Amino acid sequence: MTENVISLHKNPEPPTDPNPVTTLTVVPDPAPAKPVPLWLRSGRAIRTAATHDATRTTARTVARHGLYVAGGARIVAKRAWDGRTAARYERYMRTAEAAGNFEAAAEWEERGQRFRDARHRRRMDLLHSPLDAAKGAAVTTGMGIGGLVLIGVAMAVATKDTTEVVTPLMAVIRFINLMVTIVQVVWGPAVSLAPFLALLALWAVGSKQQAAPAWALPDRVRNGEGEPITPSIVVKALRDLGVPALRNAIKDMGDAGASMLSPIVIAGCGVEVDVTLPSGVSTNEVQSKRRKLAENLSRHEHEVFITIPQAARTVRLWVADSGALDEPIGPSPLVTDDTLTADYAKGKAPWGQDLRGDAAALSLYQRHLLITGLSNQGKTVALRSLALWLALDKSVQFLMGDLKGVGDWAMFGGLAQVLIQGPTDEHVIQVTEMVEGAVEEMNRRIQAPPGTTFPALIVLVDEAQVAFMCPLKDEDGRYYGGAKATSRYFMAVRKIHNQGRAVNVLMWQGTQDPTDQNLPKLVREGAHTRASLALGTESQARMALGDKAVDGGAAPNLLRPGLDQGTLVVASSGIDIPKGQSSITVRTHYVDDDAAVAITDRAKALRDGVTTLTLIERGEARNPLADIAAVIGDAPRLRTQDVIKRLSALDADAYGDWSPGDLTRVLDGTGAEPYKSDGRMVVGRDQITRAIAHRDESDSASGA
Ligand SMILES: Nc1ncnc2c1ncn2[C@@H]1O[C@H](COP(=O)(O)OP(=O)(O)OP(=O)(O)O)[C@@H](O)[C@H]1O
Repeated sequence: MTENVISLHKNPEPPTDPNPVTTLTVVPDPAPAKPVPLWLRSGRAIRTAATHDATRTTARTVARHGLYVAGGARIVAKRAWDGRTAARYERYMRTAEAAGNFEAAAEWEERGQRFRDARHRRRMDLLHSPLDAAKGAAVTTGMGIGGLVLIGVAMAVATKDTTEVVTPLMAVIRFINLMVTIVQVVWGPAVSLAPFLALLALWAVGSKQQAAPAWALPDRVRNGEGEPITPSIVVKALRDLGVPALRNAIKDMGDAGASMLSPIVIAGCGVEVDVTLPSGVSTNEVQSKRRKLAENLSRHEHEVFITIPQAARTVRLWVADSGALDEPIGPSPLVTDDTLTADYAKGKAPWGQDLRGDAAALSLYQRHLLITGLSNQGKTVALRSLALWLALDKSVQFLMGDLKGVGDWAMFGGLAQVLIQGPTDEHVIQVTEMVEGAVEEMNRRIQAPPGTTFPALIVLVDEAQVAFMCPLKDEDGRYYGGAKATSRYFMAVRKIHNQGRAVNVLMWQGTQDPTDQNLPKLVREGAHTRASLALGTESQARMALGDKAVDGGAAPNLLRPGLDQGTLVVASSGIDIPKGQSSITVRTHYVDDDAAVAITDRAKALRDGVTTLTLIERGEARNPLADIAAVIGDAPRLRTQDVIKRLSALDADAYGDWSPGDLTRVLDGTGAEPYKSDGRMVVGRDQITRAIAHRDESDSASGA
């Protein structure tokens, strides 16, 4: 029953102790740490002192200067040996032999023989010379004394004083005496100082030649940063490349290894040198070791370019000045010269600079074009600057499809006959129809009477990979994308590649990150001018530029994504490429959006107004949610900025003046409001799809 009794009194407080007692516990001191033995402490102290940076630097400095003396002695001894023996000729002979140059080897042998003959003659002469020297000295002394006496006689006659006869002789004797006294005084200190002076001289020679082991050299020299490229550095870099045949040949050549090199010449922001490889070493053995060669030259990989010129067994090295490739090149003449016009047939588009710093200009006459690269490396800007130049030839017509659609090509509105901008399947359909239209035009031109001339018609598709990857089929079951004989975009491009050149219908494509699927082989090979920005792999480089260019040294895969934006490797007959090379590296001028607008304004001023077809009906009542869904496409989310850009490209009238505030206003309350992802405001595809579904449901509910 007790559990049913409810107490009406509050539980009394538990009795508190009136005088609480604090209990103190004795905590024993921690056991004193075991003393570290003296020898261990001293050892540690010595080790700390010995490994301290300051100690190391001092030790290195002392060792270095000592070793300079030893190195200097070695150099002086070698020079003396070279000067007195035929060793130098032997060495040159071996060098020429190792390089497979037997003609030069024979010449050095002959020179060596001549040197030995001459030396033999000198030695023979030396056997007779003491007698001749003694005779000569006696005659000279006798003549000298005779001369002095004669002067004395003349003086005696003049002064009528016979003692004057010996005056000149005595003057000479006194002078000799003075010299002897001076030598006696100086001799002692000179003998004591001579070894120091000799050491100083050896040190000077050693230090000038940095004749000490690498570990003893100062940090700056060891890292070799900014070191100018000299023949001995190039030879050393080649020797240490890890190609045994090359190393052995250079070892045999000794110092004369530099005979493999042409003169090192300044070429743009770097230097250029041809290396004739010794027999047994192939050019691609050197080419495949680019990184090691660059590091041996104290450069980054991207700062050394190895190409194969015409001469047999020769590689051409271009080595940038340290960091020079990271400097921007100047603005494009398209921007600086607002009187510039273009000539499609005879002119060349000013595109940038080659590595030697010479202007790189590309002829676009009757050449299909393909530019590839990883995303955000400057593909659109590079392709656009060619189009901007060509737009300054008012006869040239453009059909343009930008399958990214963020407004990169918007300035061609009012200049291009067709301008389609957007990333969706609907845009791919329109672009495909545009290219097929160009095929029809091409066929019309082909059937025209012979001799008819046609203006250039540039069919330009940027982000063409989107078209190749489009999964849609038309009503006849033909795919828009893909690379089959029934694939519509692919077949239209192929037709233009095959027959368009002669009638000036030219295909220009920009594509991203090529694969066999998004850039089919036949399409890549149909382009006459192929250019590539930074790419991921060598196999992609082969896709972009072809095997011949890559085998000849083209290596866009070695450009640095992000850092080499705007740098292209170009394989084309339309650009001046040094003889024997298969490609050229071009650093393109950066023409930004504002400059592009100014150039297209000039181009528009040259032409009668052109009505650009966007193939998307204007003026219709827009449906912002559907349009936002369309511009987001397959991406899981898109930055608000990009959404606005794409909307504006889709319909400039409706969305051209939209700000982020307008986007938020439209999406407010739909459940698809912009949110932050990775620090940026984005709009999510799924949220938009849900918002549309929800709106449709509520529309049908309210309709009911
Ligand atoms: N010639 C250049 N020199 C220096 N920087 C450049 C050059 N060209 C482009 N860039 C830089 O690269 C950025 C990307 O350029 P662009 O839009 O042409 O790249 P993209 O390769 O077309 O990119 P995506 O494939 O993603 O569309 C530019 O915003 C600019 O900062």
